[in-house]
Amino acid sequence: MNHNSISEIRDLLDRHEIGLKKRFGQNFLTDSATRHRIGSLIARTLPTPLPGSGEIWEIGPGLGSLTDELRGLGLPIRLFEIDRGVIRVLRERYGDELPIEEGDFLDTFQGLPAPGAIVGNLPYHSAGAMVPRIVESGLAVPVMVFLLQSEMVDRLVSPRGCKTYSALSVLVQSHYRVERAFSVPAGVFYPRPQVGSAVAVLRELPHRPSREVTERISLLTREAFGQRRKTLRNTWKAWLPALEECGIDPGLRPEELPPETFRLLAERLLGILPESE
Ligand SMILES: C[S@@+](CC[C@H](N)C(=O)[O-])C[C@H]1O[C@@H](n2cnc3c(N)ncnc32)[C@H](O)[C@@H]1O
Repeated sequence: MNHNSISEIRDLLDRHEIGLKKRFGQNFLTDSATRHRIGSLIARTLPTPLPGSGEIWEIGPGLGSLTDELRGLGLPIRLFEIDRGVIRVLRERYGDELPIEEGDFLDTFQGLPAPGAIVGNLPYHSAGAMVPRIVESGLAVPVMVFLLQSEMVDRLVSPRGCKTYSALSVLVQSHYRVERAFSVPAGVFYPRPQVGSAVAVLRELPHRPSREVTERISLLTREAFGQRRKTLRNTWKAWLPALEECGIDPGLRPEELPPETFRLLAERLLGILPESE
């Protein structure tokens, strides 16, 4: 299929009686240069051999524009798609060649073995839930490459001290080195989104926190950034002795703490001592 042709996309949607659904963030990529750019970025970023199950997971394949790029890599691919009509199209196009997990990714990925990589042009409404859920699940995924709303990429890469530094920045940066690869203009999508987009690459850090520590980091960041103008002394009244033990100034605000300090505090609260002790 010609993914660049809006009339071909419309015909396909009509033939399968698929109405585009805003709630599923359906903005299809209609520019081959952008698809190749993302495809070659993924190819360059994947570790070889691909660890974990050796699969690449694609979230939200839609009509398969990025999937067709991924197939060129010659690696096993697993698709996660929620829209029943779109799933019919994918089955017609790929038959049994590519397994499809049908339903909401937030449910369907649970319990599967960790893949070698997760990629996708993510639905913008749900991406803010999907990325933290993957991190919190404890799945050790070495590489993730996502096309996202530009504003979400700003939060993912944000250094401390910026107004974009958030609970999401801390959680993700505790596990991944995050890089903004390139921006993607609204004109390469059908329908055209209201916002700018960008591609983010997430590479897993060595010594990622355990699942238990990750849960505690999430909790701490939600508390702290839920009232980001308050000092730590006021937000974490119950943890003042732990703050002191970790050498954290309680007069600071959460956006002044780097991800490592949230991790240190989480570990201290769980009774995990630093390796040097
Ligand atoms: C931005 S479109 C990307 C489509 C295609 N990959 C492309 O680039 O042209 C997002 C896709 O994610 C699917 N989707 C939305 N919410 C989802 C969810 N919770 N779980 C799985 N797929 C979802 C949509 O149906 C849609 O196909």
